[in-house]
Formats: sequence, C-alpha cells, structure tokens
Amino acid sequence: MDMVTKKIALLPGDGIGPEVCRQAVKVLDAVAERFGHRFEFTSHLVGACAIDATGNPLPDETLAACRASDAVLFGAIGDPKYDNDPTAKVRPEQGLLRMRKELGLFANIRPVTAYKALLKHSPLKSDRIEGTDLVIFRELTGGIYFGGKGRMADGSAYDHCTYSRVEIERIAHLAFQSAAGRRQHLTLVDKANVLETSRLWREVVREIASQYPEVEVDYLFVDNAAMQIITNPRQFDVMLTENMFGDIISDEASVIAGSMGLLPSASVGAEVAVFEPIHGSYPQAKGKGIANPLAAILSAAMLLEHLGLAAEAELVREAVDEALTNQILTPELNATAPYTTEQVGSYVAFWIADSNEQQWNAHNIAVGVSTII
Ligand SMILES: NC(=O)C1=CN([C@@H]2O[C@H](COP(=O)(O)OP(=O)(O)OC[C@H]3O[C@@H](n4cnc5c(N)ncnc54)[C@H](O)[C@@H]3O)[C@@H](O)[C@H]2O)C=CC1
Ligand SMILES: CC(C)CC(=O)C(=O)O
Ligand SMILES: [Mg+2]
Repeated sequence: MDMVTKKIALLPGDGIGPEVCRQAVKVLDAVAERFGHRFEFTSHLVGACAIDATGNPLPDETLAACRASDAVLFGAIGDPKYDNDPTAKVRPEQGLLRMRKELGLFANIRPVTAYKALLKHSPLKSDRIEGTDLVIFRELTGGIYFGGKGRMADGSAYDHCTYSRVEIERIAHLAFQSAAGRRQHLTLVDKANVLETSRLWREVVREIASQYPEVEVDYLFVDNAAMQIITNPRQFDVMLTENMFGDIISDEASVIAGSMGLLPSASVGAEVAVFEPIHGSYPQAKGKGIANPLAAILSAAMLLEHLGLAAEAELVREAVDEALTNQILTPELNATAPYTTEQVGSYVAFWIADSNEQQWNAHNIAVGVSTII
C-alpha cells in the first residue's frame, strides 16, 4: 500500500474519553510511522466539555470538522452533574445523538470476540464462550432514543418509538451483506410479541431475506436473546437489532470479551464514519489511569480498515492480542498486577513500531515502570 495522508477528527469528549483517545492516537501515530502514512489530527469539543465551553453539546465547528475529515475517532461523553439532574435542559448525550443523526450514522457495528488469553478472567463459563465471534448491527438513528419525549399535564412522561421501513431496510441490507461474508447466519432481535415497531422489523427483514438466500435467518425475542448471548454466544453470527435493544445487549456482550473496555464500534451511514468504543465516560475512573484503552484502540483499527488500510488494522489487532497474551491488562481484568491506561497504550504502540516485544520490555525498564501497584 502506498503512503496515504488522512484527516482524522478527534472528539475525545468527557471522563475517560480523552485518556483512551490519547492511547488510540499514540497507536495510530505508531502505524503512521511504521507504514509511512500521515495522519493529521484535529481535536474538537463534544458532550459536557462542549456545554461548559460553548453552551452547546455539539458545536457547529465540531460537526463541520467531522464532515471535513476522512474519519472521526470519538471517545465518550457524559458527566454525573447531568446524570444526577433529571431537569437539565441541555445534556451531553444530546451532542452524541445529534452527531449520529446529522452525519447519517444509521448503523453501529459492534464486533464481539472471546479472547483466549482472557477466558480465565471471565465470570462466564469459559467452555461456553470460547471461540465466540459475533457482530451486532445496532440501528443508530431511530427508535425510542429519537422519538418525541416529554411530560403530560398529569405529570406522566412518554418516549415514542417509531421506525420507518427505510430505516429498517438500509441497516438490514448491511447486516445481510455482512452475514453473507461471514457464517451466513443472521438473528433479528426484537420484541415482536409486544411491539408494533418490532413487527415491522420482522416484516421488512423477512422480505429482504429473500434477496440473500444463502443467509439463514432466525428471529429471537430480546429478553431471550439477553439470556442466550451469555449462555450460548457461539450460536450467533450477525445479530441485527434496533437502537435501544442493541445498546443494551452489546454492553452485556462485552462480558464475553472480558470488559466494557474491550468492545470497539464503527458507526457508519451516508457521510463520514465515526469510530467509538461502546463504553461511556466512566467518570469514576477519570484521571486515575485505570481505564482500559483497548476498546478505543480497536476502534482505531476499525477506522484504519474503513480507510482501506487492512494490513495496518490487522497489525493493531495483533498488537492488542499480544498485550492480552502477555497479560498487559488494566485493573478490571487483572487486579493483582495491573498496568495503567498509558502503559497498555504504549505496549501496543511499541509492538507496532517494531513488532518486537523486546523493545517494549526495554522501554518499560528504561522508564522504570512495571505495574501500577
Ligand atoms: N458513547 C458514549 O459516549 C456513552 C456515554 N455514556 C455516558 O457515560 C456516563 C457513564 O455511564 P455508565 O452507565 O456508567 O457507563 P460507562 O460505560 O461509562 O461505564 C459502565 C461501567 O463499565 C466499565 N467500564 C466502562 N469503560 C471502561 C473502560 N474503558 N475500562 C474499564 N472498565 C470500563 C466500568 O465498570 C463502568 O463502571 C453517563 O453520563 C452516560 O450517559 C454511556 C454510554 C455510552
Ligand atoms: C447516549 C447513549 C445512547 C450512548 C450509548 O449508550 C451508546 O451509544 O452505547
Ligand atoms: Mg451504550
């Protein structure tokens, strides 16, 4: 692959967002160095930090910078001062939701892998999860998160859930195409026994399925799916679902990988794509060096793939595997001998720079760090 120049807009956001993004940038810098590419980074406000600075959780400047970039790397948004104030009129989450809507990011793709090196740390039965390789296609710009919401005269509250055929069709095609290139199995997760929107999802998916005869289709109610995804995850290949169900089952699925800090995602649609860890701003960890940066780093790998840099993406994934295999883990995965956010990021970056563990060890000794306790 020839040397490329790409503009990457960084939206670090709040809480641990900036810490994990810094490690992903370090890794992308190592990739650029190793392959002779040039990644031009610009940083922009989103979320609570944007409200503090401008009063707006998604300033126009940020949106314009996303549109002018080749790809966006997003950290996380959210702050307890809003979470604990149900009456707040402006909220960090509105910035994220509006960004997704404005950029037309209708599909959020969340791959889930059971890492061999982490099986021993899993609260799940390792013989049940070993070999899991599934991908969740979560609809991202429709459903209950985007429907009308409000309070009524009698003090009750409502959130409306709507889906159009087009909203279902476009993500269903992406999910079927993915399934066709994988193990030819797609599971629609819904609540069609109760919800009219879910019945429309089934109807539309059934119609589209006829265009992909090689793909076997299952239908599963979300409550059942929530149980099966952790008891028998190997049965799944591509899981297709609406916005809120996908949000919930993917956090649950992170237990298969081992941590919320391990699941990356790609949000794609009509315009520029955004790459984001599935986790939030984990405010309790802010500034402590305990956040796992691998979800952000693996999101950067998805970004590289999206830019057509497949070998580079593969090298990042190999480096992450190497970190896991060598137990270079943040405390949620190894409480007895943990590494910091920065050390995990440096390990991955050093491994990419030279693909040589010796160099990491040399660096590690040079800066006088081993573990944080
Ligand atoms: N995409 C985004 O920006 C998202 C933002 N949020 C916002 O984040 C804030 C906190 O929400 P929570 O419900 O606490 O979700 P969260 O995802 O921030 O954290 C939930 C739990 O997951 C674990 N965790 C998350 N990220 C981790 C990491 N990198 N390394 C290790 N462990 C990690 C921690 O145990 C944490 O307590 C809220 O304001 C919420 O609205 C929540 C989810 C997604
Ligand atoms: C604002 C929320 C919808 C963010 C979230 O939980 C997610 O996208 O996973
Ligand atoms: Mg979520």
